[in-house]
Amino acid sequence: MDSVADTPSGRHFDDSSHCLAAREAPMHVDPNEPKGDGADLKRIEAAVRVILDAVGEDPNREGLLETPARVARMYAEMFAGLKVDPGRHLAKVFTEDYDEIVLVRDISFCSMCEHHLLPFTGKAHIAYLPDGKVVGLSKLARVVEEVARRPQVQERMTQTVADLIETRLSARGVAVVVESTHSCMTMRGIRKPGSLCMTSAMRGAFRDDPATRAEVLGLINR
Ligand SMILES: Nc1nc2c(ncn2[C@@H]2O[C@H](COP(=O)(O)OP(=O)(O)OP(=O)(O)O)[C@@H](O)[C@H]2O)c(=O)[nH]1
Ligand SMILES: [Zn+2]
Repeated sequence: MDSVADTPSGRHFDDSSHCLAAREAPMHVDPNEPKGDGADLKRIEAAVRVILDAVGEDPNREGLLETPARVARMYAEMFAGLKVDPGRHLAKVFTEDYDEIVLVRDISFCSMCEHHLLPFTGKAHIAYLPDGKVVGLSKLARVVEEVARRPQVQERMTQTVADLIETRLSARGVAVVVESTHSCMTMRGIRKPGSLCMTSAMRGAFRDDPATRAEVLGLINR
């Protein structure tokens, strides 16, 4: 499973050798220009200009002049999760005498399919069985929000969230269910609007005990 410091995506992002735009357009460094949260905005801009040109557009026409910079900021925002450790939100746990299911349902997210760089959007449902330690409910949503902001497949996103919660909370069980619509399946290619992709990652008691698994799935589907 990916660790934050060593994701395949992270390595890809750090590798400039494949970037045509970087070779063609060496960039000046202006300390006053907005930082891209680890993304190289100027190289993205140059790449977007190349794409516009390659599809037959004129990157210098008025309406497109600011587009490369906008797109660069957009990618920096969409991929901000590459450079952070989403598990840090689970560092502040507190002791609570509660050992039943904790479920936060319907956490909306927007991620990017790594195959087409198109969004997949939907909801994540997270449940865990505490082992004496609970975490602030919003922190589960924060983890989803940050893990989502990477180029990835839905399966990996689902497992990454489950692994973080299992390890950081020492939970007796973790269930993560993700449902989403993939733009690459709705607006292009096979073009099936309304198709829904569902993935789940079950750990501990949710994987091993059918009754516990059925209970959490019942709560999620209610
Ligand atoms: N398993 C999985 N597949 C995904 C996800 N996002 C996109 N895909 C799929 O990735 C596949 C890429 O297939 P390719 O044949 O390499 O690319 P393509 O020719 O653009 O495929 P089509 O979408 O069928 O036109 C497609 O089947 C997508 O539906 C995801 O999160 N998980
Ligand atoms: Zn796709």
